[in-house]
Amino acid sequence: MTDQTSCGQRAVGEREDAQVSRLITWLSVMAIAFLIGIGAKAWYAGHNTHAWVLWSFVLVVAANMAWFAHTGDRTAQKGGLLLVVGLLFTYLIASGGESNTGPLWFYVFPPLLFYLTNLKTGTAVLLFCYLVAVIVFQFPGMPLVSTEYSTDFKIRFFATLTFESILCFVLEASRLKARNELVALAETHEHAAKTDELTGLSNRRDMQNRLGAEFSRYRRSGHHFSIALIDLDLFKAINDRFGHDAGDAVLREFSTLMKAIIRQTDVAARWGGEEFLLLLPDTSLLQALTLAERLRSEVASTRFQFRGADLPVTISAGVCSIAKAGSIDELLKQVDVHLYNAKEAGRNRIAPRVRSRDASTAGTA
Ligand SMILES: Nc1nc2c(ncn2[C@@H]2O[C@H](COP(=O)(O)OP(=O)(O)OP(=O)(O)O)[C@@H](O)[C@H]2O)c(=O)[nH]1
Repeated sequence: MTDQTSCGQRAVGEREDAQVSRLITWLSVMAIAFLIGIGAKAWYAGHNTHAWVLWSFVLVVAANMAWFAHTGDRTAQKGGLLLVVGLLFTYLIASGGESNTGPLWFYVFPPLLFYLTNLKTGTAVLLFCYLVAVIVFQFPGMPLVSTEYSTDFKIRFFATLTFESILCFVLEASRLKARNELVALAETHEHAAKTDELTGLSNRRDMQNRLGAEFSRYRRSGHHFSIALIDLDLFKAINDRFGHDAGDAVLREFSTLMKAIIRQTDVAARWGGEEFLLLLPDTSLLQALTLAERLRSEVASTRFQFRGADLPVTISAGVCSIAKAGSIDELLKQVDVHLYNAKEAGRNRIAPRVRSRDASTAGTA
């Protein structure tokens, strides 16, 4: 579950990063259009220096876009835009913009900042900007500061900006909380849709998908794989004699034992009722038979108990390699036939019988 969870979160994170990146591109285009327009207005109003400063910001925004198009570096794209916006707003506060309305653009910053960064970074950057604004407001005679604001304006500016910042913080915090809850919920559902509730193994549907994926890999790269269809012997008798709970306990204990024996890359699924399917990537028929035999002998020698009673548990299994089948359907049909043969031969055995020396130690059918 942990692996699947982190996988899911990575996928969501990747999607969100791509979305934010697209938004930044659109914002950059909008910023360029606004800067050109407002610059032109300033030019016609006779504020030539102001116009040139705004137009030079156009070049910086465009350069940031070009850099992103060249490198694809989303962190640099985001950092670049925030830096440009921060510098632009500092300039607008220090210069007053047109008719001392420059600081009004600052209201764009808090929502943008919280959305593009996180709550901590956003708050830190905002506090820094506040500090810059306080210095500019308090020391109008400083170099590069070419305007002065009335006390009323300063008080209202800070009061409204603080209100907006707190609101943005709260909204972004609840957006993030809802988003995290939604991601967790989606992951729980995804996990449940792939997992057998009783044993915690993959369920039939998940295994079918994995078989399809493994078959594609085999067709692409020639990597062989094998499967083993395992059935608990005379399981009905266990249910009948010891009760359904005992049967459930056996299914769980067998699953745990199987998981301990197979490799991490192998997949175990509950195929249905008391039937299990093992998918063994990069495994030959002989290796698969050896594994199945190991599992059979481990089960036969394990003491399964339920409420003090010993339960007679053994397994039979059919094994097949993709090298002997042309499709997943054929593979499943063949493995089913082998399982049937193992049962017919007296149960507690593996089929097909292998006569090689490697497998002669195995109690095969
Ligand atoms: N306790 C329990 N029993 C289950 C579950 N799923 C299926 N079964 C039982 O498994 C039994 C399977 O019985 P059969 O198909 O006759 O097979 P068997 O008794 O194992 O006999 P062979 O397969 O021929 O060795 C049935 O009684 C089902 O009710 C489950 O989730 N829990």
